[in-house]
Amino acid sequence: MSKNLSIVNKDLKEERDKINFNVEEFTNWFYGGAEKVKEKKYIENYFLSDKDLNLELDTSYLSYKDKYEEAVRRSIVVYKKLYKLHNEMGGTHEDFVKIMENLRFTMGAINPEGNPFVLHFSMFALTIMNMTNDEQKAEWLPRIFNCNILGTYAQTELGHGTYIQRLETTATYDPKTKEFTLNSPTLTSYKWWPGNLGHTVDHAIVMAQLYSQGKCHGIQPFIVQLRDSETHKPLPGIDIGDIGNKVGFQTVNNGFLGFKNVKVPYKNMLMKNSKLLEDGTFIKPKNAKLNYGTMVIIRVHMIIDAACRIAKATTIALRYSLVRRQSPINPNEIEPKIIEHITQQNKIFPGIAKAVVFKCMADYLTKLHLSITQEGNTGNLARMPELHALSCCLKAVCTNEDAKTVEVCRLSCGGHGFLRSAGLDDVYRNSTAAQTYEGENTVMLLQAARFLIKSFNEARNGGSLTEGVKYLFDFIGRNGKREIFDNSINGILRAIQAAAAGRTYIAWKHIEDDKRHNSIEVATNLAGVHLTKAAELHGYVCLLQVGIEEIEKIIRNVSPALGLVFKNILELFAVDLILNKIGDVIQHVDISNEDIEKLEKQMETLFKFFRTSAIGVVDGFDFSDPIIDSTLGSYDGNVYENLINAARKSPLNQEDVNRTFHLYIKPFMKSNL
Ligand SMILES: CC(C)(COP(=O)(O)OP(=O)(O)OC[C@H]1O[C@@H](n2cnc3c(N)ncnc32)[C@H](O)[C@@H]1OP(=O)(O)O)[C@@H](O)C(=O)NCCC(=O)NCCSC(=O)/C=C/CCCCCCCCCCCCC(=O)O
Ligand SMILES: Cc1cc2nc3c(=O)[nH]c(=O)nc-3n(C[C@H](O)[C@H](O)[C@H](O)COP(=O)(O)OP(=O)(O)OC[C@H]3O[C@@H](n4cnc5c(N)ncnc54)[C@H](O)[C@@H]3O)c2cc1C
Repeated sequence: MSKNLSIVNKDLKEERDKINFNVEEFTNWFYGGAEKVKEKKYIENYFLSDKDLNLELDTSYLSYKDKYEEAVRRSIVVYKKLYKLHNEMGGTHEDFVKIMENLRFTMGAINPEGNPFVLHFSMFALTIMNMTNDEQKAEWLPRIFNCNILGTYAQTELGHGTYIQRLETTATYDPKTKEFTLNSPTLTSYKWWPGNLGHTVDHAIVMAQLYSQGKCHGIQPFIVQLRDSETHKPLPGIDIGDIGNKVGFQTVNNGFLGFKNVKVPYKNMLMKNSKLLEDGTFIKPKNAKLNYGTMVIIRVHMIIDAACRIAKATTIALRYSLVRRQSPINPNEIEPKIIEHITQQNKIFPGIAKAVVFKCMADYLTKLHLSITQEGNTGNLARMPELHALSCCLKAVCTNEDAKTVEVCRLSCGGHGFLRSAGLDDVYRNSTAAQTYEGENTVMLLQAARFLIKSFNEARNGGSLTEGVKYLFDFIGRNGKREIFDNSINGILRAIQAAAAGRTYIAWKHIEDDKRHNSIEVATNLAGVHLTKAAELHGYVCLLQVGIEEIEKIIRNVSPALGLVFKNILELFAVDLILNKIGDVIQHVDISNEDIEKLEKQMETLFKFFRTSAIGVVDGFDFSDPIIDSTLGSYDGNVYENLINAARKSPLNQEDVNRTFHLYIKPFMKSNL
């Protein structure tokens, strides 16, 4: 960690002196090994130490246009260095991935309101890598990696983001000219939202309805040039621009795009999955949803982003809570660190546990994605629906928790948490954006619920179930009897499983009852609230189950002292979860008032133990000061000095008297109204 060289606040030092495990060992786990931590630090420092970035400039005070221009300038500094570093490292694809992985959060420090090139290196490159045939790869990939072209992923339209089957952009094939003609037949067919589209990129993957031989063949991806390579002027027939100010992501340059008779060559339809012969014959893919693959990859990546945002927010909230003193607990004693107020522990400690469990889930899901993708490459697509359901479910549950936790962290910092310099606003804006992009969270939960209902039917009919939903058998096997609660980690898991299965049953029954008077689709819509609750509970089952399995493995491989911290974290996650879901649990589990009181007491005991480890864990997340970028969360804990120094940098404080005094205020005051 690049620690601030200033003297550490004595309250924070006192906390660190009491840490009873090896923080570095935790950091090594969080980043996947000592070598990876070394790489991370090297890459972080390599970029952040560059004076050309001019990180002293607080871009939050700039205008919308200036922010964008500065973000582009900084990004180019970074990407030039990236290529230099890549060459120095050996220039392999693995080296590139390594740098990109480490750059994710470093880029957040450089462009706090978003990266105007993020889609080029993520969805655009990934789609070309995964949805093209060999010829197309050879044509496009070198140009993408050399940044000779810059691209984005243009799917969402003004009228449709969720229901992508009804996208309206058309691509009509003419076998005589061997060209597609792209059109936006209505206002609602305009592409709307794609990141980096407005003024940055010159190419896009465009999702459009393919028409050939007089028939529509559904949405297909096309690579389309949008702007001239020399002048960057929009090409003929392209209507393009920025969509304007947003809640966050101000420098991501989200754009709109309309087509009027834009010609695209035959070779630009991505042909790995669906194929179109030159004569216009359409050949269906093995599974129509293969064209949705990029979204699945990004949803998987979003779990680690959520874990890291929570880690960052809890680092800020905890460090601040260990130096801020307020409100004596005993009237005659000195004011305690605010963390001594148990409610403050309740705000922050479960969040830290979530960051750790989400990280376990991210690792698990990344491995699962890899293995299911490898199966897919051999033509076996059997597990695609399982991966789709799981990635939708966890994308929704983790980003919802993320936004909630970051907001609780802001509240836990009181008034100072509301300052931009506290560093929580950008984290929150990114969290809340993630609830919507890559599939709106309710819609994602409903997709997961489809899988749950199918699995429930399968279980009722004595069929086979995938590992993650086998608990549905237990529910059916109990034949209406309630699960008996036992207060162990596995007992809590069984209780959450019973709640998830019970809610799935309620949703299933709701649909079955309604089906008598309505179509299955209407009946499913009417059961929507139950379905989303079932999917959400299923997401928690997955998190706890994977958390238990992964943390048991970790405990076997780390020192006993760190093992105890992991055990504590897992229990914190589990007890917090069951207490938050107690209403659902009571419905399906035989749990008494005494059991609940015991759980509440257990939470207090867990807090007591975690009180000494917490600072070690957040230090172990290893966010350097430039990455944390917070007056309240810096390593040295000198929050008051940081706050006044940041305030002094306000543009309004660069002069004693602002001109509005003479222009407006003084005449107003002298006017006697
Ligand atoms: C899934 C839909 C909702 C529905 O699809 P549809 O075609 O209509 O299907 P249905 O007829 O309903 O049938 C559903 C059946 O299809 C199966 N299915 C669906 N999808 C898949 C799939 N992918 N794989 C397998 N099977 C699938 C499903 O199981 C059903 O089967 P069955 O009938 O039950 O058997 C779909 O329409 C959909 O997905 N909608 C959502 C649209 C969406 O997600 N759009 C995304 C647009 S792109 C976007 O949003 C990009 C955002 C920008 C991202 C920027 C990322 C970078 C940020 C990085 C920041 C990191 C730094 C961190 C720093 C910090 O944060 O601080
Ligand atoms: C910051 C940001 C970045 C983005 N970047 C990109 C990008 O790079 N490329 C791109 O193509 N797109 C991008 N998007 C678009 C994004 O993917 C969509 O906004 C998202 O998928 C939601 O779709 P929608 O806007 O149509 O919402 P809607 O579907 O209109 O949602 C509105 C409401 O309707 C509800 N609803 C809709 N359908 C259903 C249903 N079937 N059942 C129950 N409720 C339903 C939703 O739950 C929600 O409450 C971005 C969006 C944001 C916010």
